[in-house]
Amino acid sequence: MNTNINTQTLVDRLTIANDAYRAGQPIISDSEYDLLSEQLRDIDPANPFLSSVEVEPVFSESRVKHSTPMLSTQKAYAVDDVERWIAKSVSAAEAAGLDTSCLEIRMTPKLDGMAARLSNKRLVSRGNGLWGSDLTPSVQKGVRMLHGDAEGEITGEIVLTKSYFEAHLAGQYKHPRNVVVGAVAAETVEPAIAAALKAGAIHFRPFSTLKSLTFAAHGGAGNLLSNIDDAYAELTNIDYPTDGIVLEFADSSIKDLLGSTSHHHNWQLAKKVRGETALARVQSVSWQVGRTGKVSPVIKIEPTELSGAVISNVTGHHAANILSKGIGKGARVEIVRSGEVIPYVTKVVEKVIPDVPEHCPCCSTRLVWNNDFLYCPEDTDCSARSGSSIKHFFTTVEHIKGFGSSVIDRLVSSDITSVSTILSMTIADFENVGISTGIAQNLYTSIQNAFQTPLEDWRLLGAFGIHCLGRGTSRRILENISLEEFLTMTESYLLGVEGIGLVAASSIIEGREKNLDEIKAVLAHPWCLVTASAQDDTSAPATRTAITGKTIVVTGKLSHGSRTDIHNLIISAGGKPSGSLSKKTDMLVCGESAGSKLAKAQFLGVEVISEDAFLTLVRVEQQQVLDDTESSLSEIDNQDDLFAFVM
Ligand SMILES: NC(=O)c1ccc[n+]([C@@H]2O[C@H](COP(=O)([O-])OP(=O)(O)OC[C@H]3O[C@@H](n4cnc5c(N)ncnc54)[C@H](O)[C@@H]3O)[C@@H](O)[C@H]2O)c1
Ligand SMILES: [Zn+2]
Repeated sequence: MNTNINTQTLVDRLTIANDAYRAGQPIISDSEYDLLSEQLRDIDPANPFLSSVEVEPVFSESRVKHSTPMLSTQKAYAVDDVERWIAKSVSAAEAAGLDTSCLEIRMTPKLDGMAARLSNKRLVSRGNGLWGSDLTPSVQKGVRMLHGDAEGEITGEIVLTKSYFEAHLAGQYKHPRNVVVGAVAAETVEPAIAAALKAGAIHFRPFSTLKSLTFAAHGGAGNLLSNIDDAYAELTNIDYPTDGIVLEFADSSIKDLLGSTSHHHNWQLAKKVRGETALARVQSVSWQVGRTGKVSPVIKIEPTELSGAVISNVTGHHAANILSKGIGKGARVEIVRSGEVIPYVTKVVEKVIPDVPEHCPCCSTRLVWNNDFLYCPEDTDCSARSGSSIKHFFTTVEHIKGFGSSVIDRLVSSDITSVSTILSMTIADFENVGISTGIAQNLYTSIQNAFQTPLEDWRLLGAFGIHCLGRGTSRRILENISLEEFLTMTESYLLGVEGIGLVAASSIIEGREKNLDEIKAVLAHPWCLVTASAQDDTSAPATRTAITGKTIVVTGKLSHGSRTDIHNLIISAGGKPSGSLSKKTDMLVCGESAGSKLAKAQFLGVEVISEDAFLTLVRVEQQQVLDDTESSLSEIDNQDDLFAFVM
């Protein structure tokens, strides 16, 4: 396992490279970028960087919230992987009782430009998936809109034609995508790009208008798979740059069933072309235990150069793959890398008798099989499993620093295996497990500071590592219910949440029940939580109120709602809730029996206001806002909740 520092360095490099790429000025090649993401996936597969859409820069001051998230795609390079995706989806459909006999998969070319959506006559970039930049001015600049008479919301790609690029711009720009970014993002468009716009060579091309091929998914899937290379060649033979083809289930009931993650739709898959291959000798196969107990193989090969990078680790996918392909020390394998997948084995040239562990490499418990995977069983105290889930928690919550692999190993080896216990530890407790005083102090301070810092409730929920409950899904679930309600919510509520199908719903309920005591124990800590919907509002165009930009602390027993409610209200009205009182605090809101904070605020000269007076202040402000401009209503999402609470 690499250290936390390496993980952070990788995330930093990826972030910088992604920002440059999305701004149309890549500083490294796609293959170098993909290698960095492979490395990150290898050492920290649960890293939040990998679980959400890569963020685009803000291209305009006007930001627009997407009605449904704009996501990336999951990728497959090998036909085997496409086959597995189809088989898995079809069997999920069968298990849910859907008629799978006529399921169809539609394939379209995967355009390599900039994703955008036409919504309410505004052209909007993908942005961070939830919010995008308003690109409508680029239509006036000359982007040709190819949506015809289509109405409603239309998703597509802004692309430059290959023929124009090759004839006029190839000497000046490395990729047509960089021209597209230059066309929509810059206020002053460079002359060569202005000429491309004038020539009508930059298009907004809806995906629904692309050439497509449809194949049966069930039974006839063999037909699809054996024709996929021809389909690929046919679909990508168009006058736009492409980087693959997109396969998706056509039927809406299977789409609903399969749902989405915060990164991609499970019913959609991008098939990309394979990169360069090389032969390598296997040095060993090592086994890593993940937070669900899954024991996964990593194939160590002799360092081998491939597409300009030196590769020494290759994914082994799962234990069944190692067994069926005969991979082990001394085997000779062909590896491939391309796009953003971890290098993997395409074929085994010289097989050996593989050696798959019978016992957990960490806790020595006898492993169990579940389909193709080996697991360390759930009822054991496996430190690798606990360590991985603790790490996932702190990586997801983000603002508690210091919990890298060495600290976590130390805690787990001292039998401290739950996050709720760690959150309660004192400096002495940390020292007692052999952590040095300086680090112990930092860990303790970081936890206490975190309790004073606003934290989105969906981030906290996503941190528990429940299967199918990442940050994106948590956010959607908590848009309409509170974290407390999550604890008792039913499967039928989940089925009404966008992107959650039957499989995810039952997995989330199962995960919640298994972890209920731990979830309650973590929630019992004094977090400064804000809700999903209030968080959205902070990104909305700000309307100034008396508390805009002010740091506000709330103390005492509240009579008009919970602490989270009032934090949300502060955020909705443009303020910043905080748990700690200092000279920098602008206002202290006091409920009943306010104690030491009230005295301290008076000492520091911080403005003190009662809960009732504060609610009146915000209500008057909000009413003025309404009187001033009716349109602001539609921009502040959460008005109904806001007024329900205030009045
Ligand atoms: N060189 C660098 O520094 C750098 C930095 C960041 C990313 N990248 C590259 O970008 C990749 C990730 O980008 P991404 O998140 O946009 O993922 P992606 O390349 O998988 O593209 C997903 C997008 O494809 C679009 N799309 C195109 N044609 C489509 C069709 N026919 N149907 C449906 N959707 C279609 C969708 O809008 C979706 O948002 C990386 O793997 C890497 O290769 C490179
Ligand atoms: Zn174990």
